[in-house]
Amino acid sequence: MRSLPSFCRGQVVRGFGRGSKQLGIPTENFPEQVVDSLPADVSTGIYYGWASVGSGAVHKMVVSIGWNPYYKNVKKSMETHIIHTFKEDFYGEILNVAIVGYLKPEKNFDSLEALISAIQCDIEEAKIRLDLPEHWKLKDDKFFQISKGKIMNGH
Ligand SMILES: Cc1cc2nc3c(=O)[nH]c(=O)nc-3n(C[C@H](O)[C@H](O)[C@H](O)COP(=O)(O)O)c2cc1C
Ligand SMILES: Nc1ncnc2c1ncn2[C@@H]1O[C@H](COP(=O)(O)OP(=O)(O)O)[C@@H](O)[C@H]1O
Ligand SMILES: [Mg+2]
Repeated sequence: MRSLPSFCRGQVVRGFGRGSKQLGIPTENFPEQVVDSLPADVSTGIYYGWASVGSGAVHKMVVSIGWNPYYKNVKKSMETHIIHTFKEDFYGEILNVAIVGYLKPEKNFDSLEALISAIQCDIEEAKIRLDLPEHWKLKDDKFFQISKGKIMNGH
């Protein structure tokens, strides 16, 4: 995928409330305009990368882009699960995302348990891949520095 790494920012909006309640895996949903402005060659599927909320710390993440075949969503969504435990929700805040690599296509599943265990495998795989030096270095990309207000002489 030529557009990777791909960087985007947007406000965290409400989804269907299924992530935390049904799956135990909360996902920050982006507004439609952010999803629609993804590069054309960033196809639907499951990706991994780095993310921060506002000017906060940069964490590993997994992101799902598509129609959630298990739930048969009508609207395409982009949902980021940050691999970190937060004390609060952050609806309305700005989420900064660096999509670094592609994992696999979205799938349908026979049960909720099967969907949950697939997502947990994706999370474990993402953690391993992000430790590779070429991915690890993107954690310190200037994209995240800008979100911390540290723009230095335009570099
Ligand atoms: C890493 C990851 C992988 C996912 N894989 C699938 C998938 O293969 N099929 C699917 O239907 N949904 C998949 N999802 C999306 C979940 O179904 C979705 O996050 C959930 O429905 C929560 O939606 P909500 O934010 O609207 O509450 C995945 C989500 C994540 C974070
Ligand atoms: N580790 C995390 N990753 C993503 N979102 C988190 C995390 N911890 C807390 N949240 C909060 O949970 C919300 C998502 O929960 P979710 O059940 O998917 O609801 P929604 O359907 O409204 O997106 C996020 O918008 C965010 O405010
Ligand atoms: Mg969500």
